[in-house]
Amino acid sequence: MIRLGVNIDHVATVRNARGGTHPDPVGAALLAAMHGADGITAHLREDRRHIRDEDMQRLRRELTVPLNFEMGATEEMVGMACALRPHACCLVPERREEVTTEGGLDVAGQMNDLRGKVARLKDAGIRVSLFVDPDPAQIEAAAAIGGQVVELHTGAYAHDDGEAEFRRLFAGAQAATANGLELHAGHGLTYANVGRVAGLPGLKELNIGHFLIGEAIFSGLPAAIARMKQEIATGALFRAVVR
Ligand SMILES: CC(=O)[C@@H](O)[C@H](O)COP(=O)(O)O
Ligand SMILES: NCC(=O)COP(=O)(O)O
Repeated sequence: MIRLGVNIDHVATVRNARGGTHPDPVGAALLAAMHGADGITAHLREDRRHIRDEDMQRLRRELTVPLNFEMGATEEMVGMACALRPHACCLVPERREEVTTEGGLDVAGQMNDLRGKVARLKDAGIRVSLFVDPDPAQIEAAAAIGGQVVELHTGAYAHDDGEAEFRRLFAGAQAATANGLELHAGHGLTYANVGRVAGLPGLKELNIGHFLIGEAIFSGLPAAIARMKQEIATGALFRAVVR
């Protein structure tokens, strides 16, 4: 079964809009876990625009499902992660001026720097994932520097919904398996577009946030998670049947 990691960043975005403590992203994470989330993802951005350091510490203390710490590949973040020891870290590219993560990490272009950081995270007992575009060269580089997982950036597919982007994801999925990497995917996924991604060969985990938190306004978080899990299961089953 494909695992669903619920990203709670945008609960913190709403909290931070008024500067208080409500809504609490850790409370949302606990609710999500109680209602079927297989893991929780939180992105501690360098500018702390949503998740904050104390949220990560509370998530680490209070969660009983795996915590996936998304972070830029900086010295500060690697140090924090090694101290926190979450289940997993996903290294993502970050630009302060971006609205959201616009593309995958350029692993091939910074292999020497990333190799050392990946090794330090692994030595701390953390499973290391690289958030990459579905580009075979980036996926091979992720394996070459010791990464254990690649998370394919599904943003281009989600925004275009085009056949060409889906084919790129498919080729990326094949490259991940060929390089011995566990395959995850995420970014911009919705009820409407998640099914095809769930059918990617070898897919083990999806990380979904913005849409789920938005839907929770209308249906509540438990119902949004249940519906997303149903769409994922249907997509995976369809793929298995037509294979
Ligand atoms: C890496 C990724 O795709 C998501 O975690 C995303 O970064 C959520 O946070 P933002 O909306 O701040 O980009
Ligand atoms: N890594 C992708 C993620 O955690 C969620 O992205 P989104 O659903 O908030 O776009």
